[in-house]
Amino acid sequence: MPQVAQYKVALCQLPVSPDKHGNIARARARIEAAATAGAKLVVLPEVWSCPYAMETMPSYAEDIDGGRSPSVSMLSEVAAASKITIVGGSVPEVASGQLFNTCCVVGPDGEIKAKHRKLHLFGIDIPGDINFRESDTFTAGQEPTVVDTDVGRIGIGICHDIRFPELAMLYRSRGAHLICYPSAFNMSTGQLLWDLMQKSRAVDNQLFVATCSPARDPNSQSDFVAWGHSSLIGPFGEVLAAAGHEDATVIGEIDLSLIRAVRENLPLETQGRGDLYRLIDVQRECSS
Ligand SMILES: NC(=O)CC(=O)C(=O)O
Repeated sequence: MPQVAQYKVALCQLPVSPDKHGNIARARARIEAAATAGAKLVVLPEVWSCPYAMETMPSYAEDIDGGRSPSVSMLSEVAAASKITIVGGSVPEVASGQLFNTCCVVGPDGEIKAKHRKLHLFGIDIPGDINFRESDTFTAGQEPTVVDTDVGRIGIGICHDIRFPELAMLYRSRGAHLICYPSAFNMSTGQLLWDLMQKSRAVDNQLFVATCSPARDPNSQSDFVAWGHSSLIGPFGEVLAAAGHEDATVIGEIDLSLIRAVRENLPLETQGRGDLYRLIDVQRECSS
């Protein structure tokens, strides 16, 4: 059970530049400010310590397991000093000669509690608009991630992972209260799909969803410009906090008792037709 049932969560929608040390220093300052403002959980964007550009990604990669990750070291230091939990966005991780898009969850003792490697690599080709393939650079992760923290049980996905409802259903079936999706959502589908998908994952599973994007850089020279609009959504689809597209930290309140209330008011779990359709948790099935 979480130690706190009601708490503030901060979404740090950070600007990102090619200067890794500058990005890390900025993120540290913003996490400290969020903790001072009362946040017990801080969420960072997907790929916040370097540009989200596949061609330069390898040069920014960090060896997390080998203890050579300035980004994750900073997260550990600041989590321990501020006594908070951090869902540390993602950083390009190098391991066994492969590159992963990896999110570390760090606890108030500064320890890494979970490491999620992006499961669904983003690939899109809309002729004349956007063509992007993460799989040219990254290797996909193999493990869904649910982690028990001081602020409840959290499922982790990274951006494109949000498009796959089965993953969110699996997290709900494993008891998650909140799903955090560090993201860098694109401009081409942001307007139509971003809000919709966050609310869908929250409402279908009657839990909280938090997303965190980099701030949009309208002058970016890169092929990829982030949509922004980091948000915290409640289990009835209510918007509890939302950023625009600019540099901002937004803080929202999570009240875990809302989950029970919504599930009692609208008991989807007992109304489902398990005789007609069913979610299969492949890992659990294979290990039982
Ligand atoms: N970063 C991503 O995975 C991008 C994505 O999913 C998108 O639709 O944009």
